[in-house]
Amino acid sequence: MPERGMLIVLSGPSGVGKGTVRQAMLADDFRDFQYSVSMTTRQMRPGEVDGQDYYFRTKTEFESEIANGGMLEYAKYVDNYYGTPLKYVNQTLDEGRDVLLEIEVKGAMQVREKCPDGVFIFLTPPDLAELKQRLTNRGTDDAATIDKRIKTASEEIAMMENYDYAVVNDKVSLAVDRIEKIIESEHLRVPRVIDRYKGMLKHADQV
Ligand SMILES: Nc1nc2c(ncn2[C@@H]2O[C@H](COP(=O)(O)OP(=O)(O)O)[C@@H](O)[C@H]2O)c(=O)[nH]1
Ligand SMILES: Nc1ncnc2c1ncn2[C@@H]1O[C@H](COP(=O)(O)OP(=O)(O)O)[C@@H](O)[C@H]1O
Repeated sequence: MPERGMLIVLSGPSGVGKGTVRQAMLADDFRDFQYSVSMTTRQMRPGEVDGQDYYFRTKTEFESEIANGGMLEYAKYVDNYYGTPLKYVNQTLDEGRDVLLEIEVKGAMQVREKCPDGVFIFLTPPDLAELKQRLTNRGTDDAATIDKRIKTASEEIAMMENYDYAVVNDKVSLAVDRIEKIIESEHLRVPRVIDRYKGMLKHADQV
């Protein structure tokens, strides 16, 4: 059996740059980690692809997935459901590969309960004015939605104390560096590697 992969949870307010940072990490090829595609009931944005950006589902479909125990976590965020399908995460961790979840705070707290040995990283904006600017520049939300997202952001930033690490996304390359360093160090934590060394010691007399 391979050593089980590490669950990495990246949260942070809408517009802080989670998707941008994740894509930069994937492009960086620094480790074999898999992104878990979430399920949502929100409308598809232009350019988004079902099964790649999200699994886009109706409210009824999403609720039946919840009822069938198919979600690791889920939350309502600004009038829509978002959640992590359980099966992919379990299978990939069992294969010994790291899994990255990019999810909002309420869902992250559910994961914390279920998977306490995950690594919880909160991505923060330099400040709220910059956050609003990023949401406006992105151009995917109308003014009312942006206001709701900024209001939610203040509540989310207040939840930072429940995370292991806070990473400021001032510049994408710097944020990526910081997160990669965290992941590298977390892989060296003794509880994660101890079984490998115990196995080695079992065969010590054959050296
Ligand atoms: N709990 C939970 N939140 C999610 C999931 N997928 C995405 N989110 C979060 O839902 C919020 C809204 O996502 P979205 O509408 O795509 O906006 P965007 O992240 O600003 O592009 C963001 O904070 C996402 O990180 C999920 O599977 N579970
Ligand atoms: N470090 C950064 N500096 C400036 N703009 C950024 C930075 N990171 C992301 N952005 C921009 O901010 C907007 C929101 O980023 P996005 O990755 O969609 O955020 P999230 O996934 O957290 O909602 C996008 O237009 C993106 O290009």
